[in-house]
Amino acid sequence: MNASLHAAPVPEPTVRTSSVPSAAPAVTVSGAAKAYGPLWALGAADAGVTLDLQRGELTALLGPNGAGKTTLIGLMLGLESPTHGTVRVLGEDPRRPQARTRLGALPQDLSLPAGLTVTELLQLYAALYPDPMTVPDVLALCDLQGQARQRAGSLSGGQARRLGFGLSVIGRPEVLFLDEPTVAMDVQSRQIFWDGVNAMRAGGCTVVLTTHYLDEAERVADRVVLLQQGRVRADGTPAAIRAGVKGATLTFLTRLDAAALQAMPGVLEASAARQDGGWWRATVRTRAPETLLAALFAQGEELHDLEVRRATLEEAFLNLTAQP
Ligand SMILES: Nc1ncnc2c1ncn2[C@@H]1O[C@H](COP(=O)(O)OP(=O)(O)OP(=O)(O)O)[C@@H](O)[C@H]1O
Repeated sequence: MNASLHAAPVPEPTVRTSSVPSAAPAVTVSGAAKAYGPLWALGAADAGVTLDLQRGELTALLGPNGAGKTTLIGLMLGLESPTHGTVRVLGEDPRRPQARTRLGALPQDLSLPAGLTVTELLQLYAALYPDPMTVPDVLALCDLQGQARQRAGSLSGGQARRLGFGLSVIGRPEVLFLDEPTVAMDVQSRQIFWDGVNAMRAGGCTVVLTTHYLDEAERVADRVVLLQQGRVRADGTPAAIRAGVKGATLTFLTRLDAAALQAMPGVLEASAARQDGGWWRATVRTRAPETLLAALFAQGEELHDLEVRRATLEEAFLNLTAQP
């Protein structure tokens, strides 16, 4: 935990899940689909989503608005029943109450009873679980010691979200679902939150995250599952998904302007800002960086300050979701 972010030094909370190490996947989704009336929120009449999530992994479920991320999390949490297919979490049907005590969830739209204090709420949630964390440990985990006696209704947006995180982990979940957890969090709250998630992971917790912050997903996820229109569009490590996008962005100093660069082989997009002495600082997106560089050198162009950057996860996401 980053102590510099805390008002006073706090003891490192002891986080451990009640998980028994096992090679079996934490979550198994087999041909699962969900329809609301005529609309397929996940999968379709003739196809469902099939997915295994391994224990201890942090999986980011990504996708445009309406892709089915929240629906899939709802199925994994047992809040919804699949229209067809099956979902098993820790080997059990998550709709069974005893399975749910092993899961934790921070929903997108968590509303807290405004009149209860932070400590009262934590005590209330702790009473729901067989082997909960202590209230001081959870307060330390989400850095809310200073707000322990404050009513939930008077917390700032970021503090309320951190309290939501504390409530989601107080039962020592073996699988933790975080639905857009860092919305409304400032930089400091986000850092405290990710320190808390890392502490849970160090204790053996499996994490499923949805987020629209792709830089965040790229930093924290072991695996990315990209959903689009209720189907799995891509599945792999962030590096593998980025590598799936052909091409790169090149920046360099050149004597060629944007129009001349645009006409070069394999160039998708070129822009150039005028510099002193007849030079241009060019940014060129190309399908084939090697071909472009070979062509530039073949016609005797002088290049300086050359940088080649492969696609970010965000660019890979845009590229994949733009394809039919
Ligand atoms: N209870 C419901 N009744 C009817 N339609 C629903 C219901 N829940 C979700 N949907 C629809 O199912 C589709 C998938 O929704 P879902 O909330 O799972 O997407 P999402 O990927 O989580 O989107 P977002 O990024 O906007 O949160 C959407 O078209 C949505 O309108």
